[in-house]
Amino acid sequence: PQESEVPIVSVRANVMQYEDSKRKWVPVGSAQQQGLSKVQIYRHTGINTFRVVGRKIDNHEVVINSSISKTLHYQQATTTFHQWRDQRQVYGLNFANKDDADSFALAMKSTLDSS
Ligand SMILES: CC(=O)N[C@@H](Cc1ccccc1Cl)C(=O)N1CCC[C@]12C=C[C@@H]1CC[C@@H](C(=O)N3CC[C@@H]4C=C[C@H]5CC[C@H](C(=O)O)N5C(=O)[C@H]43)N1C2=O
Repeated sequence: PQESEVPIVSVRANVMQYEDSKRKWVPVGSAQQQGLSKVQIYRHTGINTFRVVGRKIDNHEVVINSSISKTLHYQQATTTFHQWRDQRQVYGLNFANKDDADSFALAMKSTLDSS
């Protein structure tokens, strides 16, 4: 069967990473203006795996490409700022609005339930 990746959610957020050394969140990507990215969760139809992919709206730069493992801890720190960590780093999503935050969290939850 045709194996492909399909997006299960698409939202807008400012993608951030926590810099342990500086103990602060830094936006990911080169162009600093506005900083909004299109963030999607892709499902690989063949092997049922998931990953978060984010691209800057202005220059399509990939700012996040992280596999979702079933042991991932997803924290909704505020209504519009959610975060999680993997072996290497901590990611933060500063959503453009509450609706985007809610739909992303719902998709992430269904991903974790189905992993
Ligand atoms: C044990 C652990 O890793 N805990 C994590 C959160 C977490 C819990 C459970 C599962 C996964 C995660 Cl990432 C944690 O507390 N972290 C991860 C790195 C940064 C932080 C550790 C300490 C600081 C204290 C304040 C909080 C934080 O960073 N916040 C809270 C929500 C707030 C919202 C937005 C971002 C945007 C910029 C602003 C700021 O840093 O000025 N900011 C914050 O200050 C965010 N912090 C964190 O989120």
